Amino acid sequence: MSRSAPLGAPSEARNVLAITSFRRLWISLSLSSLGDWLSLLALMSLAVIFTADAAPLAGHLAVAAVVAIKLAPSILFSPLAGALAEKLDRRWTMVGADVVRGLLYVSIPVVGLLWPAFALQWLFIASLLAEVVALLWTPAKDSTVPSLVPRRQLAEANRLTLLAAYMTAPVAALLFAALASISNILGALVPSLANPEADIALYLNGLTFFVAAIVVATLPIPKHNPGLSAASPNRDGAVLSSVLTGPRHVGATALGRGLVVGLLTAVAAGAAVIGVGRAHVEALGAGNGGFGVLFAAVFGGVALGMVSGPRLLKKFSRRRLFGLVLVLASIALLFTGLVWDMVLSAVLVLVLGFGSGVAAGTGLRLLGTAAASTAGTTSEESVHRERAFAFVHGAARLTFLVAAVLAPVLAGLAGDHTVPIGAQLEYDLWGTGIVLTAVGLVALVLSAVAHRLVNRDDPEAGPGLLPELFAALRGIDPNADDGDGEVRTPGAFVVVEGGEGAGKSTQVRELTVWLRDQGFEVVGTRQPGATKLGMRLRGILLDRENSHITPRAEAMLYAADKADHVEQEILPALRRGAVVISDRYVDSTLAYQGAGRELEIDDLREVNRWATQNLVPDLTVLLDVRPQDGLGRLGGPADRIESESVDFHERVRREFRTLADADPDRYLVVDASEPREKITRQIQKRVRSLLPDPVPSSSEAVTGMIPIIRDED
Ligand SMILES: Nc1ncnc2c1ncn2[C@@H]1O[C@H](COP(=O)(O)OP(=O)(O)OP(=O)(O)O)[C@@H](O)[C@H]1O
Ligand SMILES: Cc1cn([C@H]2C[C@H](O)[C@@H](COP(=O)(O)O)O2)c(=O)[nH]c1=O
Repeated sequence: MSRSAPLGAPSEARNVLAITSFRRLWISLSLSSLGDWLSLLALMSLAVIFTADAAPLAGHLAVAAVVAIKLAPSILFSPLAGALAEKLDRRWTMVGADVVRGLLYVSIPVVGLLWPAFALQWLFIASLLAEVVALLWTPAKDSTVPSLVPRRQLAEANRLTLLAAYMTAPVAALLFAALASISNILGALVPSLANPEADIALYLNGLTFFVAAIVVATLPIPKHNPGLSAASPNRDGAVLSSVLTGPRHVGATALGRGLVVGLLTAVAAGAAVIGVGRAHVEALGAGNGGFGVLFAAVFGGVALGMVSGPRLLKKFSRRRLFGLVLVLASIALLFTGLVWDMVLSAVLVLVLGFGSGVAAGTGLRLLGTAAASTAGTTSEESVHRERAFAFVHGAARLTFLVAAVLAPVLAGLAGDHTVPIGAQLEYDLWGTGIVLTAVGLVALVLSAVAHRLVNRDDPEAGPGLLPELFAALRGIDPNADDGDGEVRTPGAFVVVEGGEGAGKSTQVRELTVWLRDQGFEVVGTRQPGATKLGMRLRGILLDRENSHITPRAEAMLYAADKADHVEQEILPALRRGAVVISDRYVDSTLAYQGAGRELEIDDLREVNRWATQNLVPDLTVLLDVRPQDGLGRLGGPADRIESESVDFHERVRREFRTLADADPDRYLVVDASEPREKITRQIQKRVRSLLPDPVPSSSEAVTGMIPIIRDED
């Protein structure tokens, strides 16, 4: 009998986790990732401990070597390993790799105990061998997931797998800190543990690999490998080539260049902390426990930033937010190098992580838009987006590697200094502190550059940065119209217009379902009659008994419906970031009451501008059909407006077309006599290009951070 999925998981995730074999694989992957992060912390700590008696530079170099060994092989050799793994049986590749890695990690403390003089060398050799084995394990694992879940749930399954890989980092760091805090007890209980918390972390890591091996051995993984690279593009395989070919997909616009500079700055800042963190906390007198806390602060801050970013200062420009949080993160890093206090350092690093996380979440969303703007056609758009994401992901990994390796080397070269301040006071300037402050300064400059680039051509720039920020802090929409301008919101407003029976409701329905399927929040609505008041007004307006309603009164009743609808339903949804699709809007008034009833169009515009708070659609889809054809499609008795003359409906049709011709950028005119499906495709194509950052599932496969964003949408 299948156990139920974990409680509390979002429903899509719950459905995937309800698949027993995937759930088992996922739990074992989460355990392995937890163990892997624990081992990184343990290895960096041991590198410092094993070189404690050598020159300070040796300790820094040892840490740099551990980082290089952990990160470089997958970046450099994955394409080769991917090709080899394709020829092997997936199940036994994974089982074998897990067992070998488990043994290698367990051997590190054992060798340290038996042959202390050989401990550091073995640490390097064993970790390198473990990473080489991981090169085979990763593509085997990537191609196993598609054979355990149905195709339609693959994107969610990949997202969960990536979440397991990254979200276990702060958990592992806290576990390591907890182990360090009881290291005395552990040492007393098991005297053979030379470095209790690091040794236990490595034994635990070994254990997680053995458990994973048992789980994988019992999974129903088909022996045949259905096109490893096609089923699951090897995320590591293309790192170098994506970095080389990617810039043209994002570098064409200032926005794209600024995003790349900013995102890589955030990565480098976090990597510098990881690289010098262990030695830095030693100087702060905090040891392994402090390192665990610092590590948890970086990754926990990033996760927090990515999750809460979309909700942060919702009324503030995303481009400005991107630059602002980068500056905040840089300043936090700059001060991390200057303070002597562990608690303060942890708080500053948390701020750094948070700022980087918000920048990453916001930046990756904007990146989709930047990449799409360099494309000529809709099909090119998705290619550009994919390549842009692959480029940023690859460049981020390289940047992390270089920064995390260089930072300890530079700290060793800079050395520790004591600066006299006056006669009595001295200021300790450690190599690690110098590096953190220097990286913080460089990051500050780069953040300013990124901010300038990203905001250079912002078509939606509101008032000045500070007025906008203060307004957003007070919860006021700085872009809300109080005069002539149009209202701007984070959501998208699409209107479907046309004569009677043109197929508006049909297309609104299709579009709503289609966008929801892609994870957008969509509000499908109509005029008149979406609100309580609107329903009553609709009853009055369409009732054939009410033939006495004068044209002006009719126009005002429709305007009242719009005022209520916009205020109560449309604007709140748009402010939440939803896509609102309305069956009819102001153009219907201009066409029916303006051309149909022959009222002054400019007067109607003015009244409706006021009634709708000047909310203008981002796109109006006009379904153009001959009145006879449209009316002929309708069943049932004609209502008060439908029963107007053909001449009336002809004038309405002409006015709709005149409105569309006057502003072609904001309109899509579709021949509504075409088959439904064809119309639907035309609308989808246009609407897709309008919406922000449609993260393609293939981009999720190359962007370990995106699942967090998607989950919070
Ligand atoms: N492209 C099409 N070709 C033929 N029939 C269609 C097409 N699109 C919709 N229809 C049909 O025409 C009828 C009216 O469609 P629908 O209710 O979507 O139109 P509408 O524009 O919303 O109408 P109304 O003006 O009454 O609001 C329905 O029976 C629908 O199935
Ligand atoms: C919004 C709006 C609508 N009308 C007319 C157009 C239609 O005849 C009805 C609405 O009913 P349907 O279900 O969309 O066919 O009202 C109008 O005259 N002015 C308007 O602003």
